[in-house]
Amino acid sequence: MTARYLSIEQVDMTFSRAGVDSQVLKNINLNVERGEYIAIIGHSGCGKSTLLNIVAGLINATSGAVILDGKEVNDPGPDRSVVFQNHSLLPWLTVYENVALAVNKTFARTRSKAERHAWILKNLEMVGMSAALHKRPDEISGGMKQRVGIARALAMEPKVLLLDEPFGALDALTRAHLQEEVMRIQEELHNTIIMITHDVDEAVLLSDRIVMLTNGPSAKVGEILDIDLPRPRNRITLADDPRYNHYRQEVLRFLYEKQRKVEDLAERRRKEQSAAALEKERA
Ligand SMILES: Nc1ncnc2c1ncn2[C@@H]1O[C@H](COP(=O)(O)OP(=O)(O)OP(=O)(O)O)[C@@H](O)[C@H]1O
Repeated sequence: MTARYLSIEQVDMTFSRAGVDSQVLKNINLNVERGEYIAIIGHSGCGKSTLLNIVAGLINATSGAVILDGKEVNDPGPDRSVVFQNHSLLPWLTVYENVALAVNKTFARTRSKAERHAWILKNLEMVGMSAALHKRPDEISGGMKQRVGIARALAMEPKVLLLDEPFGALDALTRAHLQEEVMRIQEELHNTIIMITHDVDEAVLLSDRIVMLTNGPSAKVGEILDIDLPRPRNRITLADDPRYNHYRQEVLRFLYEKQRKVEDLAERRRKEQSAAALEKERA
């Protein structure tokens, strides 16, 4: 039986603006095992970030629940760290100080000063940032900033790491390097990760399962694809692996055939309804 480390149960999300309700998510159910790497993919605006923000506790679902390790999530907490597409480092602090801020807050009572110092260095070393400890964010590249963001998130030892398009703003080469880093770190630490991405290759390369959301409004989990590829994974070898290409095709088919068809059908229905209404008016 699958362990339910994190469960998203019947989550609905409706936003109200100027008295108008719009349902973004409808009846989202997902169980995530400890140590699993989940990618969430779906067309722009379908509600991926909304779902991640609910898991992070940054917003509360209209109905349903998120249970993490037996506790209901209602607000943000150190057991969930988030890395966003654009780094959220404090510009006046150095690389070291940015990580220290989180570590000192999280472990103020449980670890000595020396232990915290060693822990900050270890996490920055893990992402290859040991040489830039005293630089400020405006003195390092975009990829380096994301590395620091990842180090800061990991240093909090979260139960689940939430990545909202963490490599989305990076060039292809830096992106590939960071994907490798995350794979290596996950191999070592067995973190539970939920990552939003628009990149089909990234989803297949990194994850154990890909959760595909249908188009909004009222997005649902359309399909879940198990990625049964051995680890460690190598992007060059996988390029010729028929299973890798099969998984890619499955996701592409979902996004560009199945979801497109739903869109077309909805559009056709809308047109038919307005034509019928016009007809009725004329009669
Ligand atoms: N706080 C809010 N108030 C009202 N509407 C919101 C709010 N947050 C998100 N939305 C709406 O919810 C829908 C889903 O947004 P969300 O950012 O979750 O989508 P997404 O799939 O992450 O998009 P993208 O891939 O483009 O980042 C959008 O229509 C958005 O306008």
